[in-house]
Order: sequence, then C-alpha cells, then structure tokens
Amino acid sequence: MRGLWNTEHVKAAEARLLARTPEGSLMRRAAFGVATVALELLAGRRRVGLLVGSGDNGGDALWAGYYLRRRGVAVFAVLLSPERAHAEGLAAFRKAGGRVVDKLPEVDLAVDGVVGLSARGPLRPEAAEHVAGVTAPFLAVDLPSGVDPDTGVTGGPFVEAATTVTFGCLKPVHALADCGDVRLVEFGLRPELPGPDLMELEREDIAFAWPVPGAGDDKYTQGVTGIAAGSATYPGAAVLATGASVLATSGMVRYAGQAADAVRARWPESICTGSITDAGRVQAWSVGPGLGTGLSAENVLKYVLEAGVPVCADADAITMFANNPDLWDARDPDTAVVLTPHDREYARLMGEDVGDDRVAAARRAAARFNAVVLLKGNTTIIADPGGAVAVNRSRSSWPATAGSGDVLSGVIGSLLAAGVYPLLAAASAAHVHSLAGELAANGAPIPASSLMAAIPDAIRSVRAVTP
Ligand SMILES: NC(=O)C1=CN([C@@H]2O[C@H](COP(=O)(O)OP(=O)(O)OC[C@H]3O[C@@H](n4cnc5c(N)ncnc54)[C@H](OP(=O)(O)O)[C@@H]3O)[C@@H](O)[C@H]2O)[C@@H](O)CC1
Ligand SMILES: Nc1ncnc2c1ncn2[C@@H]1O[C@H](COP(=O)(O)OP(=O)(O)O)[C@@H](O)[C@H]1O
Ligand SMILES: [K+]
Repeated sequence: MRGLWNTEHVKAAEARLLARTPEGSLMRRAAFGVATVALELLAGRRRVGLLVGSGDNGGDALWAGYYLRRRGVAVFAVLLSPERAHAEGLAAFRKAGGRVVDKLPEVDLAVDGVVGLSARGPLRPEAAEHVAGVTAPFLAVDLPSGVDPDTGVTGGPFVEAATTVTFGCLKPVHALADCGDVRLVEFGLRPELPGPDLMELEREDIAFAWPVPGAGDDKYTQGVTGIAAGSATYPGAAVLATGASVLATSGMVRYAGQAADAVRARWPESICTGSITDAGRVQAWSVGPGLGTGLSAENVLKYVLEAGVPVCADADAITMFANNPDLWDARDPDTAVVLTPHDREYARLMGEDVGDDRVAAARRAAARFNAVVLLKGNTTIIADPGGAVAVNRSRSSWPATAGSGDVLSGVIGSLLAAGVYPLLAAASAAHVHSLAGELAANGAPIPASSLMAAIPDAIRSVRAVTP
C-alpha cells in the first residue's frame, strides 16, 4: 500500500523536521535528488533549463542546477520573479556557472520549479508562456506546476511532466493526476506524519486480499454471491454482472430476476431463479444494474437490504435511493453497503455535483450514507465511512464502455461474499477491473464482455507478484 498525505499534513510535518535539522539541509537533499534523476534522464546529454518560481520549489530547482553544474552540465534558468527567487540557491547557482536568461534556449531536459506545495490554481500567464515554449521533456520538482497538490485538478495551463521527483512522502496529486514517472526522495519525514490521507493499493495488497480456495473449501464455504440485476428490457446487465461474479471467485453465484433464461444460457454454472424470494441464501448481494426503478425493483432492493448480508448497490439501485430515501429504512445499520455511483448518479444521490475535489465528494457521500462509496471514473475514489480513502488510477480509458460498470458490480459482490472487508473489496475490484480492461483492449476498443472475459488474466497478473 502506498500512502499519500495532504499538503496541510505535509507542511506541518516538514515544519517539525525543519526545526531540528540544520538550515538549508532538507532543501539541498531534495535538490540533490532532483539532480540525480536529471542526470539519469539526460543519459550523457548536457543541457538543462530551469523554470524557477518565487518559493522553495524554485529554490530546489536552483540548487539542483548547482549540483548539475558541478557535474559539467550547462544549466540555464528563467526566474519568474527575479526579486523573490530563493537567494542562497540563486547565489550558489550563479557561483557554479549557471546562467540566468530571459527565455530558455534549446535544452535536453527542463526542470519545473515554478510552484510546489503552495500551488493554487493553474499556471499564471507568464509561467504558462515559458512552459509552452519548452520542447524538451519536463522533470517536475515535487509536483507538476498548475496541478492542485490535494485534488489533482487542472483548471488551465499546467506542466505535463515526464517525471516527477517528490520529497519525504507522496501527495494526493501523485495518485490523482498524471505526474509521469514518480520518484520519491526520502528524508526522514515519515515519523512526523499522521496516518495517510489517501492510499493506493499495490498488487501485493490485492493478491493478499483475493480469495483463494483452500483444501477444506467447497462451493458454499467460499461465500455465495447473489446477483439481483437485469430485466426483460436489460438482460445484458444481468449476464455481465453474473459473469463477472462467476469469474472473480470460485464460490457459487446465484442469479435472481427477469433475465434468468439469458443468464442460464450464458453461465450454466450459475443457479438462476426468476424471483428474489426463491433465490436461496447468499453471503452478499450485488443489486441494481439494469434492474429498473419501478415498484418491483424497489421490492427487490428492500429485500436485499433486509437480508443482513453485505450489499453492493449500483446503477438503478442508486437511482431508487435518490428517488426514495425511505428505502434506506430497510437496512440494518450494521449491514455493509458499497455504493458505486458515476458522477451523474452521485449528483442524483447527493443533490449536488461531484465538483473538483472528488476525494472530498466521495468522503461526504460515505459519511452521509454510512456506506463505502466508490466514485467511478478514470481515477476511481473509494471512501469508507470511517474516513479512509483508496484511489485507483486506470492506466487506460478503454474501460469507459457501456456495461463496464455492471462487470464491476459483479466483482465487488463476489469479494463481499467471500468476506473481504468492504473498502478493500471495492478497491481491489476497481484495480482488477481496470487491469482487465487494459489487458483485453491491448490498444483497441473492447466491449464490456471482453473486459469481463479478461478478469481471470487480471487476477493471474495480480497474483503473479506473490511468491
Ligand atoms: N518545507 C520543507 O521542508 C521543504 C520544502 N521543499 C520544497 O518547497 C516547496 C514549497 O515551497 P513554498 O511553500 O515556498 O512554495 P512554492 O510551492 O514554491 O510556491 C511559491 C509561490 O508560488 C506562487 N504561486 C502559487 N500558485 C501559483 C501558480 N499557480 N502559478 C505560479 N505561481 C504560483 C505563490 O506566491 P504568490 O505569487 O502568490 O505570492 C507561492 O507562494 C515544496 O513543494 C518543495 O519543492 C523542499 O525543499 C524540501 C523541504
Ligand atoms: N475514462 C475512464 N477511464 C477508465 N475507466 C473508466 C473511465 N470512465 C469510466 N470508467 C470505468 O468504467 C466503468 C463504467 O461504469 P458505468 O458508468 O456504471 O457504466 P455502465 O452503466 O455502462 O455499466 C466504471 O468502472 C468506471 O470506473
Ligand atoms: K513544480
């Protein structure tokens, strides 16, 4: 698991660390890290340009320029606020033979030291003009300038970084936005930090969480998943959700609903029935995709909420909650619920748009409904009512296809049925789902059924990291 910390916590921790370290030493360590990565990226080429802002981020860039000069690299710096440039860094840079220029010449690598942790809003016009004039790849200091450190939002021009070198710990921007290859320079900040504000699961975490049958297991002991999805109008949603569930774990999958014939024909291993009341016992329900929002769908939703097992509620189930909040009354407060809205469903459910800060939005919904909320998108945010948040950034957008969400809800249902902790179930499912999309697409568009079919490959790929 990779932890990420908000700027507020990073700044407070840095202040404590700064108070007990010799003046300037942290900045020089940070800058040395930047220079080391720059030398690696230069691979023998010898011209570097610095864009230097008014704060310590610019100071890091100037000190990195100093270290690069000492290795014989030609370094040019544009000072965006000459009178406010970091004084010691600038003096060292000049003394080492660095040249201050009005405009960067042709270089092999550009260092973005415009703004770091104190960034607010997009690049200002002067900085944006200098950035636009650069053709070399950018190495961002701490984070790409113009991208919000806490939300990853870009509201205008920003630096497109090929590489980012950050210090002390990762910040939310590194999981929420494209920062290129992210490198971390450690300098003893971790003991000063509270628990992380966000986490990103790594393959090891998911491999560890994924249910694997043991010698004593049978089809029941691994958890039985119930799928309450689909309708005469939308049988496909039922086929996709059930199939995803069948492929995600080796326990039994029961389907209940109007698409029983279609599901049975495609997934003979599933136990299908036309009515939810005949479904039999399950250890978790996945409810909602293609279900409709009429009275009979409401009764299905009430039935699964009363069943006393974890529930993944998606699509029409979310719309029903939005239309009729009284439906929540059917839920025992101890029943774990995972809600999986996309942005429009979120707006329906919450009566407000998601807004720029997707993490805060997911947290608000999780707190309001006492549920895990998985906010879908290229970057999926998974928030737990206790405040924990996981982030899954998809490496491609191929999963953005019709029916893809139905597949996700089936996978989450299977993991809940296997007893996986809801936040971990939702985050692991999101990871495997995006990986399956990437593997299936392999550079070309794919239907959701192909994404679903790649779930076993994605699980294999994740599990391959374990010894
Ligand atoms: N503390 C530590 O222990 C260590 C910290 N380290 C380094 O310090 C960095 C934080 O430095 P910092 O706090 O001095 O501010 P920084 O991010 O350089 O911003 C400077 C000024 O830029 C401006 N500005 C704002 N938005 C803008 C925009 N969109 N476009 C253009 N300009 C914008 C705004 O000034 P304004 O013009 O509004 O007065 C702001 O005050 C951190 O990221 C890391 O690199 C490392 O050395 C390791 C040790
Ligand atoms: N741009 C994107 N990049 C990667 N994944 C995406 C993107 N947009 C959506 N997704 C993923 O695709 C799925 C879409 O779900 P949803 O909107 O419910 O579709 P549907 O209702 O058609 O099944 C979600 O898992 C979501 O996270
Ligand atoms: K920067």
